[in-house]
Amino acid sequence: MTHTARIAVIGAGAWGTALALQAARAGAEVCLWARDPATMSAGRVMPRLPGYALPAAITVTGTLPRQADLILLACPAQHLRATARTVPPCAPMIACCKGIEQATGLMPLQVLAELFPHSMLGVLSGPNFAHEVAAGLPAAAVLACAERTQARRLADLLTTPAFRLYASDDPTGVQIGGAAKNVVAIAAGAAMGARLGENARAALITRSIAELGRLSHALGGRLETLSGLAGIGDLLLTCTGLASRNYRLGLAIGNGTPAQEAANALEGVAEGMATAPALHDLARRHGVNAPVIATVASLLAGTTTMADASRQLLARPVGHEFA
Ligand SMILES: NC(=O)c1ccc[n+]([C@@H]2O[C@H](COP(=O)([O-])OP(=O)(O)OC[C@H]3O[C@@H](n4cnc5c(N)ncnc54)[C@H](O)[C@@H]3O)[C@@H](O)[C@H]2O)c1
Ligand SMILES: O=P(O)(O)OC[C@H](O)CO
Repeated sequence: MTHTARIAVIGAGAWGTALALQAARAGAEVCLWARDPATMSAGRVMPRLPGYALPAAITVTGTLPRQADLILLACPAQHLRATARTVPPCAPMIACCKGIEQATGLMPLQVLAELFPHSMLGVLSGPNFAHEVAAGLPAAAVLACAERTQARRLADLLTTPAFRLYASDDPTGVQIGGAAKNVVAIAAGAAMGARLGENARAALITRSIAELGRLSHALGGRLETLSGLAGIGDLLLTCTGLASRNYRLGLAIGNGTPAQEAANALEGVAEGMATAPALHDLARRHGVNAPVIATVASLLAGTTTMADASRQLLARPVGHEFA
């Protein structure tokens, strides 16, 4: 592409703001769409990502873009449908959220495909805390489209030496990894909050990879994707990093705080809260054995206590590791 790329970012939360900064760093002209007038009038620093002044290449606006080379949808998964519905599909659309729509059990690209059956669609995911990407610290992620060449072309628009965007043609695996890591992070946090120990956390994370593999496979994704950035990469980050909201939500639940109270106390969205029941339902409908996801869904619904959850997981029969 010889002209300066125009990238529209929909959603000026922490991730949308970090992506806008990254797009500007990659040389694009950026339009950052904010839903909330208070965010728009905040000036050059977005309230959800304080400490990072926006450069001149980024325009903050409340008007949806009518022309762009790429549209990044960076709102939470539960609001993707309502938000995307208002966006003119003037360019390839990339879902940057990590979750499953609770009302339908659909992955973000399935939601977008219902709205925009003729648009080029993709998903971006990986181990990326917004504040680190905003600071320009080294990071990697994956951009997946149905066709690898399209994914590569779109990834190039956002790639810089410090932000390495790999291409993939397995959007299903990438979306399951991105959604499920939030649920596993709640489990890992809960284990640490309940003082079950670091061995327990490592076991939970590793066994959950088998679980995500089964679920992804049942939905048409590839196993190898879960050994990549959107799978193990994001599990490593989110299940161990205190910067993760999902992990902190789990910590509070493990400490005995009721789930809703813990979620209300968080700054920002913890996608695992709505995605755990959605994934649990998806696993049930596809006949996939997913005990960690089921346990987190019960903890969040308040139908099991931390002590019972731990007892039930430990009471499961021990079989072959990769059966
Ligand atoms: N923050 C991160 O480090 C990070 C990194 C990678 C991916 N993500 C993903 O990006 C997505 C957005 O997360 P975030 O951290 O930017 O959010 P955030 O917690 O910073 O802010 C919440 C966002 O939700 C929007 N919102 C609230 N109610 C809404 C509604 N009714 N309709 C539409 N939008 C509404 C707000 O405008 C705001 O943009 C999530 O799926 C998250 O998993 C976040
Ligand atoms: O704060 P969390 O738990 O939403 O995690 C943020 C990112 O998804 C990490 O990759």
